Amino acid sequence: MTVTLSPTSVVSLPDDPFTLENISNPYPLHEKLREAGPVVWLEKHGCYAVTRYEWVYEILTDFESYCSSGGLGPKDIRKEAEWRPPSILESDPPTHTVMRRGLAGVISPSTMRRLREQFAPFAEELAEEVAQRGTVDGIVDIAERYPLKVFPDAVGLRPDGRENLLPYGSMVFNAFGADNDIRSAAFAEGERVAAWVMDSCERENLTDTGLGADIWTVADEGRIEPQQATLLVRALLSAGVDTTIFGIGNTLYNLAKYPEQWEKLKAKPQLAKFAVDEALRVESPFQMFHRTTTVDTELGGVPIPADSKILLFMGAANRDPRQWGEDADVFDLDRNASGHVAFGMGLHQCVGQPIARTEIELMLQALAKRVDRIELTGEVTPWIHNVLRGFARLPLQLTPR
Ligand SMILES: C=Cc1ccc(C(=O)O)cc1
Repeated sequence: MTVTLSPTSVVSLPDDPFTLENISNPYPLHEKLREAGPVVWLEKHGCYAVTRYEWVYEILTDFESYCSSGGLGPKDIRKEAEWRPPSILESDPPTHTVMRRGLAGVISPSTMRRLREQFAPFAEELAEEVAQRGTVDGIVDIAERYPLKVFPDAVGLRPDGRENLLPYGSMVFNAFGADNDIRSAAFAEGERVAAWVMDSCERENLTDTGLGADIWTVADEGRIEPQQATLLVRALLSAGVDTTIFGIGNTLYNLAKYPEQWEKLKAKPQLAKFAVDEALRVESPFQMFHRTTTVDTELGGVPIPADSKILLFMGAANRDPRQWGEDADVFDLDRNASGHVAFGMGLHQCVGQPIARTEIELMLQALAKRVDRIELTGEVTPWIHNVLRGFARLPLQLTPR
């Protein structure tokens, strides 16, 4: 095993963000890393860690000094190939610009008006069902069921095999963390379904009215290459399921944990859009990924050499008291959570966020109309994942209005 000597002029810590303990409850380590300095050297992983809002924001918005083409995982994929061909996520301008314009053009305001109408009926139907049932698991019965139904429909996926999207997405995101047992287990599951996912992205396997077809139309018009169209459909399927499941689950968890906030949402369902931002700020589904420095740089006075891997902690930045105040850990619908980095920031800010926001808002509004109280009825079980924060079990009691 190669020992990476820690640089001399930075605080060096032995902590491992990817242990079961730190994954199950990441916030004590976040506090330790934020207080240790603007940048910290993680001895165990041979990379830098950035946790304060100011510097996470700086890195996310400076794509030239902190590039994506080195990959979001611990390996520099400019030097050693990653497990899959690089996509929009692992690209920098000008390649990124072409793909981003193509995808952003598809996820347009008119598309979002159509999708909102398409997504609403199942939100109402599911909310009615769980409100009457009362004793539910917020993940299995709500957070998983809703996106797994509406999103593949929106993309235009064939009806069979959609459950494959879960292990595939879990594999993709786990690769952004450490090369550890959690990643290996996710790959053992995900590789079984990778062929099905890639095959599902081919034009002939997509309906001719979904987002997938719209992406292929962009290729027909010569604005992106055909192989980029396949990768963009794959991006939607990789990014758009697990994250939204955790988004809904994390929002339900906080609304149950803070009953006074649920009362506010019941009284004013239009607060749903603020509940989404505040929930994703305080419990960010996408907690961490890497960037790679392209030049010798410095952050907060700490020098960082070129070709260094930096582990960005968006979840920690979203709870930084320097940005959000001393009650940063508290879920409060009256807080202005704009500027949070749960969807990233800058060039790579999540292009699918209008879709994710719409799914979560519709689910919340449908529940707020039908549920008087939402209560945790037992221990929540954290989902063990290298970079995604969410729950495997969320035992809830819903009291109908
Ligand atoms: C935001 C996550 C994300 C994950 C995977 C891909 C992809 O596979 O291209 C894109 C975005």
